Amino acid sequence: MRPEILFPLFRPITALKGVGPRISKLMEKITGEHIVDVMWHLPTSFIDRRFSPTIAEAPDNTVVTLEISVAKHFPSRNRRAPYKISCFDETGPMDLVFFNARGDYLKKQLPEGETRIISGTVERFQGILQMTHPDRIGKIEEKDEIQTVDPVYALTAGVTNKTMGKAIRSALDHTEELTEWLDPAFKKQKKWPDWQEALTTAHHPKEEEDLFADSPARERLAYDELLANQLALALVRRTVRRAAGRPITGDGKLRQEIRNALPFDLTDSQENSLEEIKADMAEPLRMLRLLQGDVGSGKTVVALLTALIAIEAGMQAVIMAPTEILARQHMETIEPLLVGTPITPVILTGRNKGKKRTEILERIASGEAQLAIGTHALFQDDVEFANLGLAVIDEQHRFGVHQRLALAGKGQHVDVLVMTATPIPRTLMLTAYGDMDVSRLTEKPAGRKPVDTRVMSLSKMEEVAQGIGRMVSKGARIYWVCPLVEESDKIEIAAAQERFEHLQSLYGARVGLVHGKMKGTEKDAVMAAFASGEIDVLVATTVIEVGVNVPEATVMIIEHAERFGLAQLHQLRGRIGRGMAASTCLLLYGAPLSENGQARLKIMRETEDGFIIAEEDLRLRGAGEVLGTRQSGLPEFKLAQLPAHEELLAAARDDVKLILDKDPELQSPRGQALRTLLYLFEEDATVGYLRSG
Ligand SMILES: Nc1ncnc2c1ncn2[C@@H]1O[C@H](COP(=O)(O)OP(=O)(O)OP(=O)(O)O)[C@@H](O)[C@H]1O
Repeated sequence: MRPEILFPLFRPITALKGVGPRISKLMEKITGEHIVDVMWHLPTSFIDRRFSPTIAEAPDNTVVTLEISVAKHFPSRNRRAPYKISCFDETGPMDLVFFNARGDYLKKQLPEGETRIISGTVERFQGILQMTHPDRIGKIEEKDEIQTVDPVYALTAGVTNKTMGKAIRSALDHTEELTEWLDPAFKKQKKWPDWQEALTTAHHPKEEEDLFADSPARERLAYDELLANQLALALVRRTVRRAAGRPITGDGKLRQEIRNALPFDLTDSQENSLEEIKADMAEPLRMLRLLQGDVGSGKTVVALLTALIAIEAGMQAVIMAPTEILARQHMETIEPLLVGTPITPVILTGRNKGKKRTEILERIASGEAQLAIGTHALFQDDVEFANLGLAVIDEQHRFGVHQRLALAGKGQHVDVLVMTATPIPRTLMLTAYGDMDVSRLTEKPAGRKPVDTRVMSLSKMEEVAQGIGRMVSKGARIYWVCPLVEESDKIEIAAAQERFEHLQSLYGARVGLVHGKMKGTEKDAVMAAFASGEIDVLVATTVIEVGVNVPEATVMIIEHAERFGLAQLHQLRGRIGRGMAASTCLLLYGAPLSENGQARLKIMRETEDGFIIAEEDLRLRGAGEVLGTRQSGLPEFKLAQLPAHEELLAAARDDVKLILDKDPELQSPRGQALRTLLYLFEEDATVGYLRSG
């Protein structure tokens, strides 16, 4: 249970000043729903109101705080004309200008004959100093309050900076002094403030430097967050590893049979990865290994051979894919390979209902099905295994840490192999997986030719549409990817439908369409038709992004390529260049491309190495956006900024190692403080993995 001292921080934001039910709904969207979330919402810039010149000295286009006497009000003559108030000080006159103003309100705020403090941006208009809509107006005694530095926050429609600032100030009143969780020597060496002070300082930037990622306050807070992240991952990992495993070794016969049936030799990386996996499984500990392989590097075969190790040892194995299409594709690849062996695989997805589902569940529960392939339907409570030994989880980044544990919990001693095609930069890898054992497929199968990637304006679309005719008549198979429309699935699908109809008018029945809102069976039928060559042109939304394998496809056209993330483009392009034939990818961009957009498409043209692309993506966009963090299941940080805080991440990882070596159950005073830290960053579940948690 969360320590009492943190209760105030986890109250809903409606407890804050100025945050009613309406504002809280709006604010929640960017901050989160708890007071602590609002505290994490750090300013992005500030307005310095400390400069207080005379009217004559005030420079154009600057923010100033002035002491003025109000001379006379000139109400607007019509709705479009402004309301003006003439003012002065001992150095000269100035005008205050208001549009759509309420005269009675202004008369109260700025009564004629009185002295007032105003703050805002000034400019000269026909020689007269002028301030349009002062940001602040107050009495002389309020000068100190006005003449300060205002933090500026990221906002959302309906929430002003003033409201946000007030809510945050009120949130900061809820902070308590918490027992320090940082190592005192480390903290001293870094010259970092206490937690509470760091928060206060971070919200009161006075100079440009205070906003930098390397300011002491921001570094400290980022480190806290990264430390919580690394500690939580280490606890998850330890829990999984600790659960007694079983040594799993097979006689290798089935594996040999399948290898003989394969039309190719394994690459060295595939061989090495299998050796590493075999060694892990043979140990009495549980395996928790990540198999990382770039697009098209041949992970599926490794998954199958890994499953066979468990099956040879008389156990069951599951291979879990993130989508229905991929689960079916795995089944279609694997089933024919198993013909002639005693293994009967079953497939279980969300589509199996009623009697059919019951039948499949029975076969899994009895152990008759040695291999189950499926989607997260395999997670469900009523799925019971006779003797599950291994779970291979494909495209893991779509599942969260906790889901991963749920599957591992299906069998007491299940070994877990996680497969990811997303070349996650090392930095992000650490935040998502911590120190997980990793095998890498570093090479592509022999004989693959590089994809010829070209960048072209969307204005050439019609020529492209006509041009593919020649390719189609030569038997090429083509993916046509329609633009990503973030705001609306509907528009996205409508665009795909339109493109489909257009291409169909050119090439008739050889064109197919697949999108996310289609029924599963319809999707399968279209994919199967494309795989078999019944159709040659497949118009698609990004549903084909991950994992789809049609080695005969050699051409890909991507509309509005600039709207996609680099990692996503890489995934998409990875659908071609999977066989021996040469492939071409056309990236069509909508004009005009920003500088950043140009740089990104250039990278796509220059390299096919997913790791380089991912690193560049991280550099150009920042961690939050790489892979579209939200859907990817990678952690989203509120305070830490990657790659700026990369070194802190490494330090946090090392720190966690030392901490858990010395105090594995977090019992010492520092250990107790670290538990608080875990709660603070809502890693409540992982505290449960501690003895007396
Ligand atoms: N050693 C190999 N030699 C030749 N071809 C191979 C080899 N290993 C796998 N392949 C073939 O390469 C293609 C891609 O393999 P697979 O579908 O497993 O890729 P993947 O790693 O899952 O990639 P992605 O993440 O892009 O889906 C398949 O057609 C597969 O049969």
